Amino acid sequence: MNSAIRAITLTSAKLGLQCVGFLHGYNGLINQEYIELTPDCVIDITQRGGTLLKSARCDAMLEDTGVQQAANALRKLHIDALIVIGGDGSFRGIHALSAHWHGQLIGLPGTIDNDLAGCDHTIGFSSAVNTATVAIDKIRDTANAFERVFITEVMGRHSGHIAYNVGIATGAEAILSFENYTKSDTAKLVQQLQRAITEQQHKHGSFLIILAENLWPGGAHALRDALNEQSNINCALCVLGHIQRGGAPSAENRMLATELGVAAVETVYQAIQHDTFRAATFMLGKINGVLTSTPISTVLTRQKPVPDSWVKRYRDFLAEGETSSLYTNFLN
Ligand SMILES: Nc1ncnc2c1ncn2[C@@H]1O[C@H](COP(=O)(O)OP(=O)(O)O)[C@@H](O)[C@H]1O
Ligand SMILES: O=P(O)(O)OC[C@H]1O[C@](O)(COP(=O)(O)O)[C@@H](O)[C@@H]1O
Repeated sequence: MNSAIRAITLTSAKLGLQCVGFLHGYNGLINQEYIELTPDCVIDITQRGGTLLKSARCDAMLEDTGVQQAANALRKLHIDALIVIGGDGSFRGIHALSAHWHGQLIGLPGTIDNDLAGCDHTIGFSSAVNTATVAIDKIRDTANAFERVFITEVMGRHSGHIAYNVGIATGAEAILSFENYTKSDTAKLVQQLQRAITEQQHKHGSFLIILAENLWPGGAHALRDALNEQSNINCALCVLGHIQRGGAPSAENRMLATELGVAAVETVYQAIQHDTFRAATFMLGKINGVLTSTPISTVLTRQKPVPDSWVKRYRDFLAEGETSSLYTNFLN
């Protein structure tokens, strides 16, 4: 986030555009709580997690009166363009605003979940994957030393991008995610997992299961307890939680955020320069390395599942030994 704010601020200053940053998400817009963003404000922030501007949910935006207040604030402050960094909720906010305000509304994809169409990767995703990967590598050491089974629950809300990337990057013995799991026969899947664990532990002791949050009925604890019902299994659970949303952003994310931030301001500037400035509501993202503009309405209606190629590669080639029968019998 900070890399994007820095890029937007520096580019605006160079192009002679005045730039302000609203604090606490849409709350700052509705309450007209903002700071002037000048190059001095963004010194030394690109390497920091979190955001200089703070972030918050804003229930008022869910009501039409709140959206109208936000639109009035934009008019009162003579804003020409609003750049919103966020996920699908934030973009629903943009979409609602476009009915009441006719400036340029530009979304930059920012969520660890990577679940937005119109881009290959979202700002935050690679940082979260790196953080989780480093953590799970450490869990592997303990799991190996104690010949233990671990479930690690990762974030993603209702998508498995983090689960798949982390599962493959750490060489996990099993990935349980939305893309391969159907809630058809939980008890049989547990039995199969128990068999796979027993077989795998003869080979090298540890067995790592990466579990997508919000997937398992009853939660990750329920899966751990079910596995532990077999007496020779000693399964521990680690819910990585919010550590995935913090820490120094990856270099890849800093570059992506910077590129999108510069592009957003350049887009506004070009429209002003060429007298083509008109109401618009779109998201900037990168698809196959190419900067791409996608209408927000399209972003909100399309899905971006984990690429099928990765689901298949994992199932067909990377799941080892008895674990692969999980995929033959129960998982897609
Ligand atoms: N349908 C909506 N209409 C207007 N604003 C919305 C809508 N949905 C979400 N928002 C606004 O966007 C904010 C962020 O949404 P949220 O889903 O929490 O995060 P994200 O942007 O990461 O998906 C919400 O707190 C709310 O202010
Ligand atoms: O702490 P909260 O508000 O429950 O949010 C947790 C959720 O936010 C997420 O971390 C996504 O957050 P971002 O979209 O802000 O990156 C999900 O993966 C998770 O389900």
